[in-house]
Amino acid sequence: MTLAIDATDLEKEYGDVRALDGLSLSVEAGEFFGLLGPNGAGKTTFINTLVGLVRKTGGEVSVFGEDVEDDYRAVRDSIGLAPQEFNVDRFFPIREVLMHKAGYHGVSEAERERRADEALKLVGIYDKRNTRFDWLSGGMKRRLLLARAIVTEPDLLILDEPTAGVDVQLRHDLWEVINRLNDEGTTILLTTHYIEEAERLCDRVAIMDSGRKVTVATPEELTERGSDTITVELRDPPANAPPLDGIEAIEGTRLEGDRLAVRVAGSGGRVAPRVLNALEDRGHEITDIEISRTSLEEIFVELTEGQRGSGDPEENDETDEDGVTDGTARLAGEAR
Ligand SMILES: Nc1ncnc2c1ncn2[C@@H]1O[C@H](COP(=O)(O)OP(=O)(O)OP(=O)(O)O)[C@@H](O)[C@H]1O
Repeated sequence: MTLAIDATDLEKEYGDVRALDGLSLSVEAGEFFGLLGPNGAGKTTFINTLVGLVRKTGGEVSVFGEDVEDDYRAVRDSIGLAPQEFNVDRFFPIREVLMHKAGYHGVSEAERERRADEALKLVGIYDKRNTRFDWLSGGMKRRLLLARAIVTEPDLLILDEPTAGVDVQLRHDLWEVINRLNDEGTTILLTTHYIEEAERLCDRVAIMDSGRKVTVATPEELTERGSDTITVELRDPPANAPPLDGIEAIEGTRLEGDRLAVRVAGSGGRVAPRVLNALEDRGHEITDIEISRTSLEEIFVELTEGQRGSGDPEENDETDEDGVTDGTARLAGEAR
């Protein structure tokens, strides 16, 4: 089966900065794939390499079997990109913005209007179709970026932090639209800093750091890699944490007052009965029990610890037909 994205040893250097440092990654057609990583990990550079905004300095990358540089036109027509920045012609009514975009990608004149209306309806701003971009609210602007990305009916939809700074309701609306598109067969590549978003939406996620892939896994597999903590409340707590020998999954115990915290590898639910039995066998009376799972967020931090990107990227003047800039102005230590 043709891969939607196939990158091998991809490299991008900006002077001394290795934004992509031998990145190999594949995304299957139809997949909902998440790209996570701290600021400066190389996510936007990777996306920009796919859409031809950035020229790689090494390695190979293809989209649906077409090389991103040799077959630039075909690749660009198969991708819909919703970038982080609002890079839209501000003075045109948004319906025209969409029709212009469709026209640029070869959609016939008759078809453009239908596509523009359909996209505006799908993202819920059809009633604003004659409004110019800079009169829209921030949330509507986000919706428009999505509409513009889908107006060409792309096979690969790339969303670079589509829900950054939007309210909860809009986030859920956008998730619904994106999910529907994926159900209908569109491959999705999503970058996000909201771990919950990745957990909810993605089939698989890649965690990137310093231009490299740290790991690729399903969100469930990632959370399985963490440790769970079983906290047991004891009626008459001993002076020291009781030994729980023989239960291999246990990584450590800590007694604080009447609460014994037992950290275990993998699923706390599976180990808890043995912990309780062992405690009862030793004569302890248990008054309460609680199991907490390491969150994907904690695992993410662990995997990328100590490598937080900062820095002061130079401006880059590469732009595409949408006027997309290389997307670096937001990098330096920006918290999201
Ligand atoms: N045009 C550029 N000129 C110089 N350096 C750049 C340029 N674009 C990106 N970089 C550098 O490349 C590295 C990767 O940046 P990139 O924007 O790809 O990261 P990111 O993972 O998308 O970050 P964020 O989560 O903040 O969007 C950073 O060190 C950044 O400073």
